[in-house]
Amino acid sequence: MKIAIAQLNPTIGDLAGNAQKILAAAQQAADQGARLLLTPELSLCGYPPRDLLMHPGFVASMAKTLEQLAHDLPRSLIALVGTVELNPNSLLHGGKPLFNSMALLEDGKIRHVFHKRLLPTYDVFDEDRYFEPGQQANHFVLALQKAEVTQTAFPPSPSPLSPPPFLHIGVTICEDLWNDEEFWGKRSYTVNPIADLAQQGVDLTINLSASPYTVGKQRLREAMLKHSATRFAQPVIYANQVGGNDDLIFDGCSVAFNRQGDLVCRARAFETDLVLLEFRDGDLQPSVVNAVPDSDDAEIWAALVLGVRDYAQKCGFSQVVIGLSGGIDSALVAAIAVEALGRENVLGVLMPSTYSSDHSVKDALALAENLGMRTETLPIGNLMQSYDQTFIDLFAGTEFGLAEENIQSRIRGNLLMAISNKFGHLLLSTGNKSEMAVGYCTLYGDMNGGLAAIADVPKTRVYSLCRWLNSHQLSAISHQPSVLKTQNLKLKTELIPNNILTKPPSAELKPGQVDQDSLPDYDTLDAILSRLIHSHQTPDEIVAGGYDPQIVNMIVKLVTRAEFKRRQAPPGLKVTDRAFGTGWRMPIANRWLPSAASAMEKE
Ligand SMILES: Nc1ncnc2c1ncn2[C@@H]1O[C@H](COP(=O)(O)OP(=O)(O)OC[C@H]2O[C@@H]([n+]3cccc(C(=O)O)c3)[C@H](O)[C@@H]2O)[C@@H](O)[C@H]1O
Ligand SMILES: Nc1ncnc2c1ncn2[C@@H]1O[C@H](COP(=O)(O)OP(=O)(O)OP(=O)(O)O)[C@@H](O)[C@H]1O
Ligand SMILES: NC(=O)CC[C@H](N)C(=O)O
Repeated sequence: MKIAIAQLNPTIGDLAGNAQKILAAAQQAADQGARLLLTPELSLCGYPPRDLLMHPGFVASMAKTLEQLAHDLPRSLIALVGTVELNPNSLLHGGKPLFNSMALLEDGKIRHVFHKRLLPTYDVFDEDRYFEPGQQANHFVLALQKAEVTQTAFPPSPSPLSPPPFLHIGVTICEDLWNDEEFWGKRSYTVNPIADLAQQGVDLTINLSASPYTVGKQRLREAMLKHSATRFAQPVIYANQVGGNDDLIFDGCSVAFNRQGDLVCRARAFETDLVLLEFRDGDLQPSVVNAVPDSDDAEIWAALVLGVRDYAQKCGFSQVVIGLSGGIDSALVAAIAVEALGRENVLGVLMPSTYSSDHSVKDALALAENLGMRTETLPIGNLMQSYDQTFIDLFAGTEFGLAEENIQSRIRGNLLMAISNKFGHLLLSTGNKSEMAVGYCTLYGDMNGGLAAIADVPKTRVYSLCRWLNSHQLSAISHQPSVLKTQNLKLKTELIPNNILTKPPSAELKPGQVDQDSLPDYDTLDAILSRLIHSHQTPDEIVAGGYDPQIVNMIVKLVTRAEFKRRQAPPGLKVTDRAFGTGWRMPIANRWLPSAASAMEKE
């Protein structure tokens, strides 16, 4: 029996468009002889739909679209579609209004609806807000020959299951597979749905998923799924969503493991895909196994390109604008944008001031030439003078300082937004995670923008991504649907000019300024930030790792104080397991400021 995984890229809320994508995949799968089609979790509305789920009209439209989809699907296959179902008990007996569900569509009808049992409510997930957990382990029975389908779904039964030609398929939705105490060494929930299904004696477990990308997550998923398949001697098919939805990027990489825990199928990374598997002789047979990006840099690059492309397209933008300073952050964002949207759709704006070094303009132009993108130059010296003149009386007798420095940044931010307004370009802001962490950025200045493309990329990673890009030349990205490749970009020895990689980072807001006047070197800063933000270490624990207590305390203070800036920042693409964004909920007016005791002793 052939089973197809439709690794789809839904747009949140585009019910008709998403149904169309499911239908197209089903048609293709049916043409190839598939009997069963798997789609991702909540494939009808896209994941995560967030508070759209609170609109009864939205839920009603979804139900209608699902019915129509069931009617339109090819009759030769059964489709499993991610959707929601009303909880009939919630009004009378309390509980959440909806179930996160999987509908089994067959012969023009919605035959059965299964409910997700484990509801992730941590980091970027908030499923407890909307959903009631499903109460039972579910499987359905499928005849191996279409003609013999007599019963496709029924509630679980402990009775001995009928032998082939019937296949007993256990159903799970994403988090349902993320609670194996043997794998994690602990339980996050009381039940383990796959263990329950094993008890029911299913032949195969399927999982509809919407699992967002973070660095290295595919290794974790595969280890976890392999463990489950082996532990329960149960083949597992995992169908993931792909594409960018706001800050989240879904990498696809749907997989299947056979009864022995061998990887028998892997769909493409960061692209939509349709893969077919065969269940024969009591197990899944080997199928297509796509490669995954071969390094963290390669992965992050592909994720960011997809994130920028989908954010722009799904919000209705075809073109973007970026302030090009000749620095490394804007260089990386420009390269990502060119790859994502095509060089003709990326405008770089150079805005030199009296403090800009000659090389900053030269480097920005060299980068733009390498990328083949358009540039405009708008010098801001006159505007700065106008501001100074306007403030001459009000600021008389005060020292030149941050206020004047930041005016440059705000002039640039203003000009970029004017271009965005005039030409309908999306402004990409260029702040990296290290800057966002410590507040080394200007509100309503360089923080202006609609999307913060590298806001979850620490500065040290910005460097390694640029080096990776240069060392792999364009062949590294040529396996992607590459704009750079197809546009016959001039092959240079370096895509990101070497000078951009080697000069000391500088905001160039005052003469001779470099970042390290205000911050420790980026290796130290990023190491401390990683311990603080990702590992939740206390200042004392960080100091015990070999860091200067004064510096640790300074950084903890900067991170705490900068919350007000992050709250006003554009959404940033998430690539790490702890990003500033929907999964980061810190108070702004906050007096809890931990510090390293060793530094206090010194003072
Ligand atoms: N808790 C709070 N809630 C709401 N607002 C709060 C606040 N605390 C301060 N503020 C406000 O925020 C203001 C300070 O923030 P802000 O105006 O952003 O300015 P500020 O953080 O003082 O300065 C920007 C810093 O970013 C650096 N930088 C680095 C790289 C690039 C760029 C660039 O611009 O290109 C800049 C620059 O050198 C400087 O150190 C205060 O004057 C106050 O109005
Ligand atoms: N002279 C400039 N022309 C155009 N945009 C600028 C200029 N100076 C700063 N910007 C904008 O402000 C952003 C913030 O500047 P910042 O100096 O932090 O970053 P960068 O120059 O890209 O990298 P680096 O920190 O390595 O110098 C830049 O990325 C760019 O978008
Ligand atoms: N949608 C989900 O249930 C996702 C949760 C899961 N732990 C993941 O990160 O992939």
